[in-house]
Amino acid sequence: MNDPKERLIFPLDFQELKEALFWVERLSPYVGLFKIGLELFTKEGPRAIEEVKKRSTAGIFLDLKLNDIPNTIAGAVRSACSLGVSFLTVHILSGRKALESAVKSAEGGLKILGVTILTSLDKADLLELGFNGELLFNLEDLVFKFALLAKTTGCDGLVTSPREVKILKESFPQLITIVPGIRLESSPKDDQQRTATPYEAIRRGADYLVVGRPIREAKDPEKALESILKDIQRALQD
Ligand SMILES: O=c1ccn([C@@H]2O[C@H](COP(=O)(O)O)[C@@H](O)[C@H]2O)c(=O)[nH]1
Repeated sequence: MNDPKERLIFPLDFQELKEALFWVERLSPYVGLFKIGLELFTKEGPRAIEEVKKRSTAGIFLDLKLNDIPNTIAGAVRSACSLGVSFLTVHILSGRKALESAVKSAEGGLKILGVTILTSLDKADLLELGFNGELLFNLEDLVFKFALLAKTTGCDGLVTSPREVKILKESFPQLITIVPGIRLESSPKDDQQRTATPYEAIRRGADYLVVGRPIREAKDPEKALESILKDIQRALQD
């Protein structure tokens, strides 16, 4: 993937399909995949995928972050297989059996990505959730443990923060790494805690970057996009 555009994923984090499709038409020349997540899918369902496909040849990443018992996860993955999407996310926290059943149920080229620790969480959040002891001295170790489970259960890739992607890519080079929490020097962090620039994330081993608000909320979204693509290009060349 030498074309920076192929590495960029734009999340369609909108409630209204009309608004999402406006952005699909606007950004199609610049991105490799569109991500449909909980906001749009909850409102519009599979119709959102069909309509995006009518307007763009970019791939579709269905980011439903499934977190349930193995039987339910298997059913959800089977349902997703017919939608013609490239990637589907499952929380690694669902556990070994759920991940195994997701992988087993994926057909027709659908790739299962394990979500490690959300980029919006920091150590204090994890402590409050009961993750304590030695692991939390280094959050990277906890993410590593999650990633190892994803690997041993046969997941195709990981969703991880730009902070931990280096160690994960070095340890599991065969796993696809999809990295949200991307921020330009000038963009606000919003609700993201573990962030890095596009340049840093690619240098650390990210295969794909998910970038939403730094583009969507920029004064000039195309200009922001071009600067992100340049950053990716520079990282690929350095
Ligand atoms: O750990 C995670 C997993 C998924 N996401 C998703 O990525 C985008 C990020 O959007 P920004 O506007 O660039 O913050 C969003 O759709 C999240 O659901 C994540 O941020 N962190």
